[in-house]
Amino acid sequence: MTTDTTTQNTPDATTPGAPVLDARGVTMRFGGLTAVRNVDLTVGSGEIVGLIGPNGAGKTTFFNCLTGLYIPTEGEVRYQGDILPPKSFKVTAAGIARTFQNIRLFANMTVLENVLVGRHTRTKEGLWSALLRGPGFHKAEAASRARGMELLEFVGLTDKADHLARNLPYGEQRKLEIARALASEPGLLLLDEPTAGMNPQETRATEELVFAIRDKGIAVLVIEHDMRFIFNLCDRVAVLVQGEKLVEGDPATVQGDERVVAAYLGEPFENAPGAAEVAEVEAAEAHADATTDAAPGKENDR
Ligand SMILES: Nc1ncnc2c1ncn2[C@@H]1O[C@H](COP(=O)(O)OP(=O)(O)OP(=O)(O)O)[C@@H](O)[C@H]1O
Repeated sequence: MTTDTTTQNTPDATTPGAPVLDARGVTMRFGGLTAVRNVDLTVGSGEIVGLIGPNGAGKTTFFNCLTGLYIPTEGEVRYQGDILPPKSFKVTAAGIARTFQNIRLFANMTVLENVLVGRHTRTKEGLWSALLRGPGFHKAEAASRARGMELLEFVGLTDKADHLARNLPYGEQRKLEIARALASEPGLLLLDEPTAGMNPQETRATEELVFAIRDKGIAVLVIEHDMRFIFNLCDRVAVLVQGEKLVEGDPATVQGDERVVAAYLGEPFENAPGAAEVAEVEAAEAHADATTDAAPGKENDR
């Protein structure tokens, strides 16, 4: 994969629908195992896109390829037209933030301190300023704390700012992870199973939170196993099966696609028919039905 940060003549990423994320031909191999194979995916500005698929389908691996944790074996990923740098902190600085499937908070730091950690890519005060604690440092620190409190208010954790992260209930820890990700002021937020382990009320609140994030102009790509959550939330859904993108479309199209149901029930992907083959089989069946119906003496067979 190319790792230079080069600028392409792409549409203005602030235009509604302009690609914020453009992943092309992403393949990730671990030795003999191809976890992600030739996946294309775009996320437009103002969009919420869902990534679903059975366990082991390659969703998290694909996320890791988007965030610099893995360098794809093949393919390239562009954020606002620029090829992503190969280090996760540079990807965050470029404008992509993420949460993790397994919550990764600093358990013994306060809620506010966790958010402030998320701001480090956006603070310009250097080491000397921090050590000398000059006026520039204090000003920057006050601004960071103010922004941190704003984000806690946004996710509904204002009154927990001074609590230790480890003392928060599970649902609030997930909210804090989102606040920390937002602290890097991203243009694209990647959420890996944000409702895992939540009760229905918490899931509903998370749905509202993701809409509010989108309304702030941040594009969202979300992995989730909760189908109701995904189909309520997303403008577009892509389905990964055995590392390959099987189907992509609006929620109604994806929900109604028999291949998606089959994939979740465990039918092997290699044998899954393509759309053209399905159409051909359906046409042949319709023709056979018409012929049978027309045959004398067959009316009462069904
Ligand atoms: N670092 C790694 N080394 C080797 N194999 C890996 C590595 N990471 C993932 N895999 C394998 O790649 C495949 C895809 O895993 P991945 O975690 O991306 O799937 P997933 O769709 O996120 O699954 P889940 O929904 O269960 O989280 C699996 O077979 C997994 O065992």
